[in-house]
Amino acid sequence: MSHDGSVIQATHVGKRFGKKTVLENISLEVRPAETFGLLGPSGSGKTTLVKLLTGIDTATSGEVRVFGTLMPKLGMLRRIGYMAQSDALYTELSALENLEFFAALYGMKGPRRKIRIQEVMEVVALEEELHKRVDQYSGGMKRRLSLAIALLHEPPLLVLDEPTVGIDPLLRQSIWKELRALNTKGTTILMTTHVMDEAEKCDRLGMIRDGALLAVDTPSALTLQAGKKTIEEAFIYYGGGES
Ligand SMILES: Nc1ncnc2c1ncn2[C@@H]1O[C@H](COP(=O)(O)OP(=O)(O)OP(=O)(O)O)[C@@H](O)[C@H]1O
Repeated sequence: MSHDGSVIQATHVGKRFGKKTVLENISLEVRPAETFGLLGPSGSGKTTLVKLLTGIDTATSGEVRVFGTLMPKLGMLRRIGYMAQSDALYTELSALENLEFFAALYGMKGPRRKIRIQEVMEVVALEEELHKRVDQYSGGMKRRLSLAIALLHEPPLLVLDEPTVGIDPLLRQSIWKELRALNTKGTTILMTTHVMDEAEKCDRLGMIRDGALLAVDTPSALTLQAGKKTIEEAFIYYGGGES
């Protein structure tokens, strides 16, 4: 935990690709055991920000701390479960082989490894598909397997980039239940989303537009501040769809 008790602390973070500024002067704090959502139109910089917060990429300016440690820091990956937008899976291997690969990477051994693989595959309702090759999985199944991998080593921080894209509503509901249970046990979750009912479930939301963080608050406070009735209307308002 950092000196001020935050799990993620971004201070005046900026990111440029060549001459193009993608993120500008972002300061935000993610608190212990909350679910923090990043909401913004396509291309607003959510994935880029997530990559800086997990230490996968480096900021051009400003600093990021996770659990008080200055990022990027390779060792921190053990404390972060990251689910990228494009699935990082070995498609010619089975789901089990993928899970075993990542478990080994995280130093998980013996019976715990076996039990944990079973548990995470139950969370994403893929326990019957454990031995299937990933190239025979549907897009939604691959997303679910990626989520299972992010959960595998029980990291205290989960960073999920559009975790429920391509996942049907019923399963999405049960995944949310699991994420809530993880919050209760102390896990902090940062996610990007486009799905409004999902954004509404976050404890707090950060609204991003054109690489700038426009507002951070609870979904209901953001809706109220925008003078709107729903988070969807507030999203359009903050997203610049309306002046
Ligand atoms: N490696 C890169 N080089 C150059 N430009 C990049 C690079 N990565 C991202 N960008 C640009 O940064 C901007 C933000 O992209 P980013 O993927 O972070 O947006 P996003 O909000 O996650 O979008 P989406 O919701 O569609 O995934 C885009 O204009 C994108 O083209």
